[in-house]
Amino acid sequence: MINISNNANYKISSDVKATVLSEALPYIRKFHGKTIVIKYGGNAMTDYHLQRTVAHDLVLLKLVGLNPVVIHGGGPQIDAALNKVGKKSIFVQGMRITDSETMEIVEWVLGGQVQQDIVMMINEFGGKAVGLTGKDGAMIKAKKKLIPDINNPSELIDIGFVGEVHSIDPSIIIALQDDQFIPVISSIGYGEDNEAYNINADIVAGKIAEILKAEKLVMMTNIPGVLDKKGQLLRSLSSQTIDKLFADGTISGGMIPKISSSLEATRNGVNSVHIIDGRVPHCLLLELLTDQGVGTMIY
Ligand SMILES: Nc1ncnc2c1ncn2[C@@H]1O[C@H](COP(=O)(O)OP(=O)(O)O)[C@@H](O)[C@H]1O
Ligand SMILES: CC(=O)N[C@@H](CCC(=O)OP(=O)(O)O)C(=O)O
Repeated sequence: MINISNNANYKISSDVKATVLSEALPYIRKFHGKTIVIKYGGNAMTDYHLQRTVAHDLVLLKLVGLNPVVIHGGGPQIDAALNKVGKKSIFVQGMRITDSETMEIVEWVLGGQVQQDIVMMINEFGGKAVGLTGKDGAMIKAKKKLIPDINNPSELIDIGFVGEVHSIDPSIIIALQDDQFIPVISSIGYGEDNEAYNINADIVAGKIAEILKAEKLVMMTNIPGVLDKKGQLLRSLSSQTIDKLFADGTISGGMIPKISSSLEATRNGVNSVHIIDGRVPHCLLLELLTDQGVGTMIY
């Protein structure tokens, strides 16, 4: 196994480079024509140079015959926009309380700057990216998500325009994939009366991976993977272990929707789910095209 450090300035010799390149061949063959859903979390997007390596790697994956579909978040970017207008960000079990003014800002951030930056970087590297929200092509139909009250589980809490996925029409994604485009999708859905819903991007990524029967779902975040109580990386997690980690509070906050969606995706036909550290340069290539896994695998 090749040890590539978490440092953008690492130097590698030419024989190591050749080994890495030749290692890629069986993976390219295995994943050729397969859909890979990539959840690009807002916390993994904060460094400009890293964002460029992600865009570069997406273009490379597409060129060697894989079908990447990007679902992006933007939690920290929404926090910053809310902060500018004097609004606080409050989360309940990893979900943002979303009143109508917050919803407007969520749409403005996710469907605007965050998405356009990803699209333009992919295009810059010679790819053809198309930005969409769940409203485009009537893709993501949402319904209101009610959250169980931890202190009183029979009670459900209403946290505003927060949605769960009611149904997904993947036809626009499939049409774009067939035309060599890379879809870049934000986690906004539309409701019964066309009202917009804010959906956690992990949930959308899991559901899209299920409906597309993706080979893999890769969740890029800002942590090496799922950690135990001592901060040690858990390389692989089965559903039984996950139940324990939920019960003893090891999994909390933003990791809750990530793990729940990952688990559901594996139960519904997605071959494997990986939670990886988006701060590692070229983490997508390492995860998909080399023997070196870079995070936690859920099975
Ligand atoms: N057991 C755990 N292992 C790793 N991270 C955890 C765990 N429990 C909670 N977390 C938190 O979940 C965060 C990742 O979720 P989130 O902030 O929503 O990321 P993203 O924006 O990438 O979706 C981590 O930065 C960490 O603070
Ligand atoms: C309901 C809810 O919490 N929605 C998320 C949507 C963005 C998201 O999921 O972004 P990350 O992937 O960067 O966390 C939010 O408002 O922050």
